[in-house]
Amino acid sequence: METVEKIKQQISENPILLYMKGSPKLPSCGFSAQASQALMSCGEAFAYVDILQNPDIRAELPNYADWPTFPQLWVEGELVGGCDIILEMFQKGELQELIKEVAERHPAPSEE
Ligand SMILES: N[C@@H](CCC(=O)N[C@@H](CS)C(=O)NCC(=O)O)C(=O)O
Ligand code: FES
Repeated sequence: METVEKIKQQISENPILLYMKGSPKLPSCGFSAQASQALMSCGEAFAYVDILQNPDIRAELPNYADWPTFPQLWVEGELVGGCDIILEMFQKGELQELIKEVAERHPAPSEE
């Protein structure tokens, strides 16, 4: 599959998706660590893609997203932003609100 097709599929299939360096449990960069921490604190499941394991996505996503860096948080098919925006929203309580709403709209199969 073309990288851009892979990206589109990931974004459309995962209502809460974090592109990051490393994993939420073992982040490989402070920015990705802070972003995934904030997201985990919202208490809902989310998907992630480790771009260090996917160099094609690392190379292609900044063009597709028109956003140069990682992490990138995508919610319901739209780019929310990177670490700065995620932390700012978290401090205002907006991230928690958004994530809760989205999780309610997309219940996980295992919870049904
Ligand atoms: N201010 C940025 C910080 C993120 C950042 O600067 N990321 C850099 C270093 S980890 C990056 O992704 N560079 C491109 C790359 O490594 O592919 C944010 O809010 O997300
Ligand atoms: S990997 Fe060096 S700042 Fe993110």
